Amino acid sequence: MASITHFLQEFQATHFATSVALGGLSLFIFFSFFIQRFRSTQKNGNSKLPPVPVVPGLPVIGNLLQMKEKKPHKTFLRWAEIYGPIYSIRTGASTVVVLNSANIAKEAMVTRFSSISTRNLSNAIKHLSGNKCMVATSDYDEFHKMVKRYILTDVLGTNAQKRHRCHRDTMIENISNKLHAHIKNSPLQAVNFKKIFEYELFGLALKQSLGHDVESIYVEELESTLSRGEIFKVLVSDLMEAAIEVDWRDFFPYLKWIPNKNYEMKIQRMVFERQAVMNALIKAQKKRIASGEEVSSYLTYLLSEAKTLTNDQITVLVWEPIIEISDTTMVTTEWAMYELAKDPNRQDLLCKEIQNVCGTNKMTEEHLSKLPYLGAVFHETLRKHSPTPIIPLRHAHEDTQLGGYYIPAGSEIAINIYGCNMDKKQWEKPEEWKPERFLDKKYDPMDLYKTMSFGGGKRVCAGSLQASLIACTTIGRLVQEFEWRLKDKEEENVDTAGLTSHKLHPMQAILKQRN
Ligand code: HEM
Repeated sequence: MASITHFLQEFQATHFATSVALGGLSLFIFFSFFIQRFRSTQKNGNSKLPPVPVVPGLPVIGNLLQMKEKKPHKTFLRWAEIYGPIYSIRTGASTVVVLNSANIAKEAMVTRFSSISTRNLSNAIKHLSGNKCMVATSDYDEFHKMVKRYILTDVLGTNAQKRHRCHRDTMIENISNKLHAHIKNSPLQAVNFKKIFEYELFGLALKQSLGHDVESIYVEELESTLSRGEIFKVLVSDLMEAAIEVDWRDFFPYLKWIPNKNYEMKIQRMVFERQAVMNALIKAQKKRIASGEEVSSYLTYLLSEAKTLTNDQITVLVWEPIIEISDTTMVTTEWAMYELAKDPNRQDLLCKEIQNVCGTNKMTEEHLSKLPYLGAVFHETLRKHSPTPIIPLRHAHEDTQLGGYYIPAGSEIAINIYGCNMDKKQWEKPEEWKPERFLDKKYDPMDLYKTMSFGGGKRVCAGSLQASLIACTTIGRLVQEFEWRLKDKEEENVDTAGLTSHKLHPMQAILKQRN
């Protein structure tokens, strides 16, 4: 949905061409549209609850033209100011109910979950996730419960995170060493923090999932040796981009018989390359296992425990934490460092807190529970820069209700996390980054879910513990060791891009070593 402009250009061209070629198609579209409208009015007539407020749009395409801006979460928040925290829009053939307040979002995720527990995936995500084979994209069924148990047991749960502690410690040391080396070699030059952090985070993800980090690998199906940068591109960045590729048929399922060749070939190529690289990495890990080398990894665990899974399912499941770890945690940590580099007073407050607790010792995960201001920095960053601004659409498979309104079966539900986190009724001056708001007594310092950023209910983020351990320890150590200042004009670079809230322009900061 994010690249609506791209979609609209494509839609206009394609729609025009098909209308001419197929003569009565437009009539058919209008006919289906009115039938759909008629049906929903009929159903709603049976309910005592009022229908949700509707954002007016155009026939057939609904509100698509009003979402030209590439950030639907911001458009949704603007509409919430006019139509209230819950309203409906039309994206082509679908009715999407948009939720912008924490209370109604929680009602959808917890109280009414049994009616809204499935997902209608976009064509791109359906292909990329091996048809709902990932934990995050599967419907809430037996398969989901099984694979969620696997990922929590071996990768993301409390015990698994204790086992993976050594990888996180190595990661922090590497980042710190690289930054010290940067200051030594080019003290006046700004550092691209994202580049260093992303590299190390990807290494950690590979170790947890496949036992080893790699510098390069020969990929048989591609007949070439891929560098680490190329592996990252195939496994993470290309696929994050592909996830927001718009197939106009997503909006008009009754037109799915019309081919969209370019789109299909692009997605198929990406899925093929991902499979090829994963095959090479899996083969290398199996070789290490066969040689008796003791390398624990998620792959090793799935091969021995998950006997009912196919090889293709195992590949997607092992790839899942790689892409999830490499992205949202990076986004959160970079925005936190940006905010601290921009705000020397708050950076100072954090540094003093760390000095008081750690003295001359390096800050580690053991100190986290004694550092409330650091926790507040993390939560305020999650709030203001919600890494997943909109939760992938859920689907009401039966009539239900939300916020006192009637929700007919078949509605898509968009939970606008950004809207919840910027809700003026809940947060004073939500546009300001003020960690102090989380020092209020009403918050339990150890509660990871102070904002809506990790979702909630049965589908709450499985990686919230890992994300908080990595982000908090990295932010704390980097403020303990360095003084951060934004490069000139960097303050204005607040634009985001992509499915998650990536900083469009990676932060450029000048560092000074602290004594
Ligand atoms: C700051 C970082 C992160 C944020 C803000 C975040 C956000 C979210 C959100 C909002 C959901 C709920 C989606 C829904 O309700 O449909 C989710 C689910 C999930 N997240 Fe995260 N996430 C983060 C880090 C991670 C990490 C590091 C992993 C590691 C693999 C991870 C793995 C998952 C999984 C497996 C699910 C699916 C859970 C389920 O469907 O039962 N996340 N995440």
